[in-house]
Amino acid sequence: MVKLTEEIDTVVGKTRFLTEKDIENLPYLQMVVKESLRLHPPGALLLPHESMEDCKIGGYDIPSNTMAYVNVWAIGRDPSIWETPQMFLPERFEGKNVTVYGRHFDLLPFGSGRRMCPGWSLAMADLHLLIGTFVQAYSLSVNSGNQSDVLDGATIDFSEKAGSSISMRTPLAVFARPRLPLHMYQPSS
Ligand code: HEM
Repeated sequence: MVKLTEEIDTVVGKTRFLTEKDIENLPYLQMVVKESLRLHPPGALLLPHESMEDCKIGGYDIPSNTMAYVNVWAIGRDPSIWETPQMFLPERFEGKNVTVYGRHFDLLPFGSGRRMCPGWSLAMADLHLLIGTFVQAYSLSVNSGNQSDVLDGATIDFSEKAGSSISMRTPLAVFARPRLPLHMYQPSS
């Protein structure tokens, strides 16, 4: 959180809100979004896919008309792919050209191929803007003190609840304090 806040303060400053144009200049924010989608993909399973003909995948014979479920949640936590997979570590993407757009099969939050999520670019713009603006605009803490402590993982339950989409088992409750000039929080007329 500290590193992300520093990046946004340096690149965007504190006198205007982050916009979509800033995203390309915020590499750490981009890594935070990728790491979030690796560890907490909103959907654990892709939509069911069916093989149209006999094929071989990873050494396994797949007959035609087989329904396949791809567990992207498990792929994102596979220790044979990711070092210390349980840790939230955006730096793991540093210098790596790994994208979430269906070309790298280790990271498939939007699926891949013809039936991949058609909303991925809207979703990615939203995720960067929402996370970036929230971090830029507020100091977060789990208690009412002034210290920004929300990254202290020991105090937050990050376990998940399965469903058609994944959510936090214990809803996150934090104190959010403005960290920008107060007039910026007024609705613009
Ligand atoms: C973080 C946000 C999102 C995630 C992680 C996500 C993920 C996915 C995944 C995994 C699939 C199935 C792909 C497959 O089985 O290969 C899918 C399908 C789909 N998504 Fe998204 N999605 C997101 C946001 C959106 C948005 C914003 C829209 C629309 C504006 C959207 C519209 C759709 C539609 C229509 C399909 C069905 C496509 C088809 O079956 O051909 N999604 N999405």
